[in-house]
Amino acid sequence: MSEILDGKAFAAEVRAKVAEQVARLKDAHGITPGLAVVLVGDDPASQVYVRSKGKMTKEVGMSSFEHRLAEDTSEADLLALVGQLNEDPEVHGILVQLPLPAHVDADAVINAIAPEKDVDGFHISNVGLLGTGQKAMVPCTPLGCLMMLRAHHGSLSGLDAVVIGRSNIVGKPMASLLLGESCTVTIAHSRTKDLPEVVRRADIVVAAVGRPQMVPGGWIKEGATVIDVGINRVPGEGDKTRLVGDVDFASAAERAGAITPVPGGVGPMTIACLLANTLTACCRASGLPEPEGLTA
Ligand SMILES: Nc1nc(=O)c2c([nH]1)NC[C@@H]1CN(c3ccc(C(=O)N[C@@H](CCC(=O)O)C(=O)O)cc3)C=[N+]21
Repeated sequence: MSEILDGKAFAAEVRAKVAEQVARLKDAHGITPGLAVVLVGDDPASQVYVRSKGKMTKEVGMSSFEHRLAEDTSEADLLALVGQLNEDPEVHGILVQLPLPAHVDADAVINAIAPEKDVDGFHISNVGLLGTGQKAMVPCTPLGCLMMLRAHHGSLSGLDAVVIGRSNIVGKPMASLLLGESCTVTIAHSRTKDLPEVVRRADIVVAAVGRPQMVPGGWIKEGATVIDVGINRVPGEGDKTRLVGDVDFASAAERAGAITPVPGGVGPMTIACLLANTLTACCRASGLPEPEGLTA
């Protein structure tokens, strides 16, 4: 049986570290880090999620600014709001909740965010900085995965890592980070030939495709570390639903050396890293040293 990598507990530790440094910033410099979250439309899942981000932001002692806009908000109005947040000295981090409605060009909105306030790490400048190994804002989900991998392995140097999924939000930045740790990195996707064989070689498997339980335990090398990024809602008992990952947890846990559960794995780490990035952005904006252990 494998070790369960408890993302919920790990995320609580990260948030405690963030809270400690936020308190120190206030005491020593009179600075309060601030995070602005922009939500367009009234998708119930996004509402719940944005509310929980706001709650955790306040819990670590940061200022939380929420902007809820109507579904039919124009791209021009959204760009104007982003421009205003870019100029606001109390706002150190800006997150525009994705997906945006179809009539808005999401890339245009994201690239309008000041790169140093882009706590999602989605701006092309941050993508370029990460890709070239320079100091960037690193996307929250891959950063959370990296923190768990480092905590479990220490050095990742020379390990074979397979990232399943090539999204800009998880797969590609995850691959950049693993390469930065000197892993041998393979990015697999829907057109990959013989995915089971590719996964069987891996010391580290990061599954980020959004297909419920698509990775069976039989593909996992004995002792490998499995990071499951998928959060898929599927029918459960009766008329209930339940959350499952991209990995079949029960069978994978029999072979893996360590594995993240869903829920309670990568998800909570994503939010903790959003707070860590906001703290980092605030320190950089204020010319103060970066928080230790909370960046890539
Ligand atoms: N600009 C932007 N940045 C994001 O980071 C972003 C986004 N847009 N849009 C939506 C997705 C989704 N996302 C999640 C983060 C944590 C959990 C999480 O904590 N999940 C819990 C379970 C929550 C539940 O019970 O439903 C867990 O895995 O344990 C889920 C989903 C961030 N997103």
